Amino acid sequence: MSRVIGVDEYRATVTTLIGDATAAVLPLAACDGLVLAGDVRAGVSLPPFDNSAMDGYAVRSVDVVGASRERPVELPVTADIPAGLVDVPALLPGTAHRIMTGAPVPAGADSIVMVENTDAGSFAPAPRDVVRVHAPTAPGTHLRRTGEDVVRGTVALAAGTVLGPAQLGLAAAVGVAELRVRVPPRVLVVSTGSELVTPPSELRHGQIYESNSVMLAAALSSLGCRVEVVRAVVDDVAEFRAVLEPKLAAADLLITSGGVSAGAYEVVKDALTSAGVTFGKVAMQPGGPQGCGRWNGVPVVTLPGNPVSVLVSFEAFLRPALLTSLGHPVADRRRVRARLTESLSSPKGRRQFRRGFYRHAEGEVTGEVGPRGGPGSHLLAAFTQANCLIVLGEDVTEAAKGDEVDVLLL
Ligand SMILES: Nc1nc2c(c(=O)[nH]1)N[C@H]1C(S)=C(S)[C@@H](COP(=O)(O)OP(=O)(O)OC[C@H]3O[C@@H](n4cnc5c(N)ncnc54)[C@H](O)[C@@H]3O)O[C@H]1N2
Ligand code: MOO
Repeated sequence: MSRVIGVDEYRATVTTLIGDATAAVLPLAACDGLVLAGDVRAGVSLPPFDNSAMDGYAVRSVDVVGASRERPVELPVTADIPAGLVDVPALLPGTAHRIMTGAPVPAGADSIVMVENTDAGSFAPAPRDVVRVHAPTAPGTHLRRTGEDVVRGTVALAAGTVLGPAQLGLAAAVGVAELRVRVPPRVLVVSTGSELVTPPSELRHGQIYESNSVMLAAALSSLGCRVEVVRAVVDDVAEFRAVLEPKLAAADLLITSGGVSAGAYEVVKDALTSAGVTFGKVAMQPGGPQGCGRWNGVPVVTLPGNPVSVLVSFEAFLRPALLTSLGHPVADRRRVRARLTESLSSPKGRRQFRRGFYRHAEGEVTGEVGPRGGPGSHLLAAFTQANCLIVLGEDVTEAAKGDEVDVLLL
């Protein structure tokens, strides 16, 4: 990576490096947000049996023809069917069964009269012997038919489906307890820099509190990754290797921050160049100095140390690469066009990602966007007020107030 590499090319390189996540079978509770790796066929229909959609009475519609409040039809109640009853007696002509929502419809009944259309009011603790029906009912009323939702043997969830609450609910409903999914990688996150300290240590002049690993861990966790963090490795190559090499075996991906640019103490660069990691510049701002490759076979992505560079790098290529690896059909943030509320400048030949705030008023065709903070990659507080990244292309050096620009919604 000696030349300056384009953002899209680098994103493709990192995507290839990370590769496809392996598939494994996990319990439903561990599958939220993951992508299904194989079709799920329904072992049962949904509903599995004809059942009542209402609390009321199962009847034959011909037995209640012409029923009204003034001229109720009286039927003997010959059975009580709560939900969960498995041996349901058949309904004989001229009778009714009291039935609850979700309970199996007895053979012989063709509809349900809801309790509100009878004299039973709110149900008495014990079923009455006789019910007065106040309204007629058409065949099929308040019946939920077998297979109306899912037919047994068909694909209930297709491979590639992103599993959220509804999808996991359906899997549970067809009797599945575990799913084959792409498993998020175990990521080792490492911050480097002899200036880094963590609370409760007091800062001495020249020191700063470490923040990159906290951001990366949060960003990675939101994709389902299992994260191990090493918060502050000093700028010493031997120490870097000694701390991290033993941990590699348990990692699918190593992400470092800091120590990759042109200084005299670039620990990551110095430790990993000989291991086969390539360092260079990506045509973006912030996030220019980058590196990637493998260390002992484990994919490594080395980010620059500035906090905003870390988070922008995550958005520009790590997040898309990981989403692709996990099989997500869409790896990109939603992109919209918006009018700039103030003019911006951008370095020639670099894709600039500015932190911005996007608004879109009801009925407007294009929303508007304004920057939050300057281009400096140390301005983390401004990032906390942003809801988007403003993207100024490699060929843009000036964008005027009122110009339309690309915006990535975070
Ligand atoms: N001569 C050059 N100098 C620099 C160049 C360059 O091209 N030529 N690039 C600049 C750019 S752009 C960036 S970005 C940085 C990247 O440098 P490093 O990856 O080596 O990062 P460090 O020097 O270690 O740190 C940069 C900055 O970020 C702070 N930092 C680092 N880690 C953390 C952390 N975990 N939590 C909070 N803050 C952190 C660190 O203290 C530095 O202030 O290089 C420029 N220089
Ligand atoms: O590329 Mo550096 O990340 O601009 O500050």
